[in-house]
Amino acid sequence: MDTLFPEGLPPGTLLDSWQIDGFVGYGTYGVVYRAHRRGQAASQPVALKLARHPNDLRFGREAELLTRIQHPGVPRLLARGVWRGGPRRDTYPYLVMEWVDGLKLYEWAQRHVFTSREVLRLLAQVARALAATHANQGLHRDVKGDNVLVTPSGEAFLMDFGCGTWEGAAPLTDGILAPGTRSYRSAQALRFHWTHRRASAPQYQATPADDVYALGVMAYRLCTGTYPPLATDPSRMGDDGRSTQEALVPPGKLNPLVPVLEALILRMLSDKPQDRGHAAELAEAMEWGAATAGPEADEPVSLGQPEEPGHEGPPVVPSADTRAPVSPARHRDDGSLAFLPWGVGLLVLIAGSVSLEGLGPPSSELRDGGTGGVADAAVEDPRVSSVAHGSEPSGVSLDMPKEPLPGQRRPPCPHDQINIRGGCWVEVARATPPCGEGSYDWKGACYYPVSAPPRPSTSDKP
Ligand SMILES: Nc1ncnc2c1ncn2[C@@H]1O[C@H](COP(=O)(O)OP(=O)(O)OP(=O)(O)O)[C@@H](O)[C@H]1O
Repeated sequence: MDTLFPEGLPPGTLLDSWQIDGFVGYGTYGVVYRAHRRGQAASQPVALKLARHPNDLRFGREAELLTRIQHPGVPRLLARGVWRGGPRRDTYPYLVMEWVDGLKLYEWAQRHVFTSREVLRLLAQVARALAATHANQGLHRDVKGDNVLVTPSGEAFLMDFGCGTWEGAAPLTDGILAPGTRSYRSAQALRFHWTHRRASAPQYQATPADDVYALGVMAYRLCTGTYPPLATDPSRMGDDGRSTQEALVPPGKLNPLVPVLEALILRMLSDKPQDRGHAAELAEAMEWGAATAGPEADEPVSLGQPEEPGHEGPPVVPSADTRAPVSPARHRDDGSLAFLPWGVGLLVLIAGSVSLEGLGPPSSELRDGGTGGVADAAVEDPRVSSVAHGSEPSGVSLDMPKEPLPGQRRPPCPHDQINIRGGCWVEVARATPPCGEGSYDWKGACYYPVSAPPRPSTSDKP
């Protein structure tokens, strides 16, 4: 009998009363399918997010947060359950959520001519969703462009609460920092990480101000096409091996923005957490700005040559013995992608089989890259097998490699997968080239590589 893996459920598969229509995408922890309620094919589609790792406690976290928040800018949780599968018939939790028909924020930005007013409105919606999260004693902890979907009518949804937590919840990981995405880490989090990098003990306690900082990074990148320099601590200069420190270029210098928008972005990026403001007051200020800014707010925000949107890298957990010091992010033209050998830059590293460590250039070169997701990808929680997304931008087709990628499943491929050039692949439902997001173009369709079956677990922790 064929063994199905969470990433390879074919259309028609039933999980309790939910029937899968097709594969949507996957991240570090979850694979998302479009689905519908059994026997109601014409009903509203739903997003079914299935854990990639057995018994993943993050799913309980995400469910709890989604239940608490209940906000129009956050997908509603409709159901949850477990799926039994894989070679050992493991238990994989899943969540069923409201389907959000939208584009990831930077992809939306690439496809639209947008204005400062629209940015203010979009940011206000995300800030409102964050405010609702914080009002329920929750934290998102992975606010970034990849986790915001924008619908055709301009509604922004804050997605993916899998890294989230709430006051009093026990930590699920024991790294110094909780999962998150490096370019979006706040100054105080990086400082803490640096200070305690050799200690076994304390864990950084994130606060709403970390989410607000990440919102500022997202806004900066949306408006300028580039990340702000990684937040650093000037007092540590020289102590941590950094020889230069990039100054934050005000976003309005890179692109014409209305002053209220620029001021709010700079405020969210303040070094001191208390200077950033709360999500609710920022939302109010953004709404006020959108409502009152003059006609210049309707000028297109032209990005010239923005960084290509791409997956920003999975959230990772820096470990206590992280080898590379915190160093400034590079600008988009720093050629960081040039460090990536073809096989690392383009592949989707496969769960449980391969880590970026040990492949290609020194990992610090990869880790601190500021473009589209290389950052942090090499620093990971050893207990959590990873899928590190390639940094290849969306919208660019990747040609099918001539041989299987490292860690890719080899034939015989299960019936829902296809053998192409000696590797097993899953077709991305309804996608046509350019494929983007680490999927590959083959004869007019898009494919994701399938991971080799996991090795026997050495840990029962998620
Ligand atoms: N409710 C939804 N409606 C539509 N698409 C969704 C929904 N939830 C997730 N997706 C899409 O599914 C894909 C994978 O989802 P997601 O990023 O949440 O997985 P993940 O494992 O949590 O990722 P990460 O690596 O950030 O932890 C993304 O393209 C995302 O936009």
